[in-house]
Amino acid sequence: MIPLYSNSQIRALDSFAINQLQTSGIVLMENAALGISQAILSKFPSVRSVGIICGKGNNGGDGFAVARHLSNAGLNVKVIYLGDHFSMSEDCRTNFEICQNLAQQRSNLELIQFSSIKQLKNFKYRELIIDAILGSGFSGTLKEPISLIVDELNSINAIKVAIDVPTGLNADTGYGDIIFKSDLTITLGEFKKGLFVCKGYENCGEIILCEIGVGRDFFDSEFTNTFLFEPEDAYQFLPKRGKRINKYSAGKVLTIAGSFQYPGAAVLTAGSTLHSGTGASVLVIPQSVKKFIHKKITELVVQSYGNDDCKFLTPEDYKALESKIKWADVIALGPGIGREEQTIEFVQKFIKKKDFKAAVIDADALFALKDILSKADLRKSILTPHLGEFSNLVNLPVEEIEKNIFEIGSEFAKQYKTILVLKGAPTVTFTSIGEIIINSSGNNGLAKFGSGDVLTGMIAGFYSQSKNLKEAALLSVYIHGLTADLLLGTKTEFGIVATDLIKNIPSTINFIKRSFEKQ
Ligand SMILES: NC(=O)C1=CN([C@@H]2O[C@H](COP(=O)(O)OP(=O)(O)OC[C@H]3O[C@@H](n4cnc5c(N)ncnc54)[C@H](O)[C@@H]3O)[C@@H](O)[C@H]2O)[C@@H](O)CC1
Ligand SMILES: [K+]
Repeated sequence: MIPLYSNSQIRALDSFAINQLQTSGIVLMENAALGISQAILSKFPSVRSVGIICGKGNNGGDGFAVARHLSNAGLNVKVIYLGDHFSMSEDCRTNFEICQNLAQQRSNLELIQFSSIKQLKNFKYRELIIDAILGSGFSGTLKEPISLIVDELNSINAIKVAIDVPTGLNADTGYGDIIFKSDLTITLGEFKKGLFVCKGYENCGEIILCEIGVGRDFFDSEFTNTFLFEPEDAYQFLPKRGKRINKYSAGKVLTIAGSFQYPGAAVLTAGSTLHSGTGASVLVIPQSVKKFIHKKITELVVQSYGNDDCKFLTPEDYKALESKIKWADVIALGPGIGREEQTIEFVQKFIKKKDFKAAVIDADALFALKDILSKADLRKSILTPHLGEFSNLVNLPVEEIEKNIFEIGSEFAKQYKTILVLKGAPTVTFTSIGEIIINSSGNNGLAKFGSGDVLTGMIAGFYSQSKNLKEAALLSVYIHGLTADLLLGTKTEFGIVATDLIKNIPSTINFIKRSFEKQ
């Protein structure tokens, strides 16, 4: 997993370099600018005209230094700068002055002091625009004129590159209101956690790291609880299947999903358990939908509860399911069970009785959990809400959660000693000991009915084999997303549906194995 850091840790690197290593700030800035320029030149070799907009702080200083290097490389560079000589930070001013002196001698470098939004028309025909307005020093909300400038820059059709952090994004929280929308973010020193979630995920484009010339020693001993999941982690978390396993030792899953109204959810959830390697998968559904299910998947053992009129779960059905609940290694509970009052009572009874060894609690079961949350023992559970379901569970508006996703998610998982898989773009998993793991696969083709049901089945399926809650959750989220990514080539994000995901879980596992297994 790739460690991700906070703004204050990056600032600590700064002062480590300056105070302990006695590297001056201007040297760090120069190293950063060289790395940024080289990255731009190698990624966009055909670009000839560049517009750079520089703020007054050190992010702006980086911008002036990059302007110099790109001009040295023969590109035509126009800089619009926001500060004046007196308001700039010291290192920003130094690079501004060098740039100003150079501009007097060169025709391919021009500096314009910002005075009106209209000046941005100078950037209309630039092939590439670099945002060096604000970086890690940004806090609060963007003030005018910067908010207006960012809006205007976002409307220009050019390649966009952000230095360190797109202006307007809080690199600690991943939130912001008006944010520079970049295709490439070249971040300095280390990866910052806010780049990878919520608005960061939406606005950063590709994210690459640029070293500032002081090596990695500082971060080797720096603690973080936040990580980005990598393909290697998926390979490592794949359950090990011994040569002598049988259908029971290869995992027993009981799926309690579906109802007369939503029978498809049962098929998707239980079907996903099978395709993830579970040995014995049993699905329980109301008697009235049994025929429908049997036609869909032959490998499933399907048990029904209630009589022919039974359309949804009730607390009375618990008795009939009790032995199976105790038998299974894990229960996949919730997709499509509906929100009838009696179904809610069933779920509450299920959670209170604690007869299960482990459970993946999703969808309508999360809705039912809300009223008993404070008393629920969720230590052997994985909760898989999307942002809307989580908002209902914790009684906070979605926007509030997005503003503080790391803190709110982490507090919840720690308080209930549970695994929280907060589904979104991207999905973030929180563990009971405070780890935060951001997923790195998936695309918007997953934003469809049924894809959550598939994930629930996969988590139960992988857990039944590995018996490791955290690994099963992370592996499933990653494979779920990667399956959608691998389907992009043929189906596009418009055409991917939940059954495609189920069918392709095995080829995604194969893809991961082939990528890492020794030939
Ligand atoms: N961390 C490091 O090791 C290095 C950092 N460098 C650069 O230094 C940057 C950080 O520099 P600074 O600390 O000077 O900060 P920034 O340059 O990111 O921003 C500082 C400016 O932002 C303004 N500002 C803050 N909040 C605002 C808001 N809501 N609306 C409008 N203006 C606002 C402040 O008034 C100040 O003028 C990094 O992002 C990076 O680009 C590099 O020079 C190289 C080394
Ligand atoms: K920036």
